[in-house]
Formats: sequence, C-alpha cells, structure tokens
Amino acid sequence: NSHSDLVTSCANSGLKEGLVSKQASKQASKQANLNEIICTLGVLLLSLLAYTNAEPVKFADCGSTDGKVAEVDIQPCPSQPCQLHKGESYTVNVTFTSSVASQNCTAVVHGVVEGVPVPFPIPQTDGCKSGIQCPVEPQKSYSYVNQLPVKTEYPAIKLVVEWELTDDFSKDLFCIKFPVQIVN
Ligand SMILES: CC(C)CCC[C@@H](C)[C@H]1CC[C@H]2[C@@H]3CC=C4C[C@@H](O)CC[C@]4(C)[C@H]3CC[C@]12C
Repeated sequence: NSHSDLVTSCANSGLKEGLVSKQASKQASKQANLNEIICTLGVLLLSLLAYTNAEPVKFADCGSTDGKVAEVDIQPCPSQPCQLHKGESYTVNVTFTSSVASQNCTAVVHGVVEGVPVPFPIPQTDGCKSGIQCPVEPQKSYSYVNQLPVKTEYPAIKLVVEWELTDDFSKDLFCIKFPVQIVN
C-alpha cells in the first residue's frame, strides 16, 4: 500500500544521503534535510489516516433506486474485508444523495450467510434518528450513521452484510453490500 511505499522510499533516500561523499555541497545536504522533513510529514499524515481508519470501504450497490451512494465508511476497519471483533462496537457511515422527497426512512439489515439473506433486527431502524435530517429532500446529500455491538454469541463466520434505507414508497434510498468477518 501507499503507506509502506512511502516508508520504503524514505528509507532509501536516507540511505543515499548516507553515501554522499564528504565533498557534497551544502546544497545537497539542504535538499536531504528537506526530503527528510517531507518524508516525516508524509508518514505522519498516512499514520493519522490509518489510525482514524478513514479509508472508504469497498461495497456493492444492491439497488439504490431512489438515491446514489457516494461513500461507505466503517470504523474501525484497518483492512478489508472488515474484521468485526466480538465485544467491540462498529460504526457504519453511508453518504448518499437522495433523488426523491420522503417524510420518513427506515433501515433494514440482512446478513447473507452462505448466500441466504437472514433478517437482522437493529435497535434503531428510524433513519431520521440516525443522522438524517428528515424530511429527506431530492438532490440533497445525507449521512446515515449507526453503531452496533458485535455480541459474543454471534458465530465467528464470514458473511455479507446488506444494508438498506427505504423511503415512504418502500424503495431504497440506498442498498449496499459489503463482506465482513466476525472474529473472536
Ligand atoms: C459494519 C458494522 C457497522 C456492522 C455491525 C453489524 C453486524 C454486527 C451484524 C450485521 C448483520 C449481522 C448478522 C446477520 C445474520 C446472522 C445470522 C444468524 O444466524 C447469526 C448472526 C448473524 C451472523 C448476524 C451477526 C451480526 C451481524 C454481522
């Protein structure tokens, strides 16, 4: 990934710097110092990104007929497919644009286990209480946010999570699918 690439190239430039002869001009050592500063800044920035796990999650659209998904974030999810550790909580954030007006919206979650969708009851199904300013208006961007615990009684399996947000017409403002792995 870009993080390790940067670390490697920074280490390389440090090595070259060490090989520079004693006659090397002040100019070259100034350049080396600058490189070092740029490298340090780059590594710091990428580490911050990795720490906040702000990288978007790869998802499949399963029929967002009344909206368009811009981005899906899961926190924390340092590598994909996201590993969901039992006893920990995870936050999903779906940014989408609605193409319709809707007074209400409702979240519906399924776990697709070995190809079979199993309904999953979530404590808060009201989208208007999950980060969305209702009523939903057309051509506006919204962020749906929900946090869920991974209970110890869940099986340690790989599955696909299917998350939908339905509007007043029971059509999907968004429908996304992403793989996860539940781990002990
Ligand atoms: C990415 C984050 C926000 C998702 C958090 C929700 C997780 C914990 C939910 C979403 C779908 C859920 C799964 C839905 C269906 C099943 C099948 C059932 O027989 C055992 C539990 C299991 C396997 C659930 C485990 C928990 C689950 C994976």
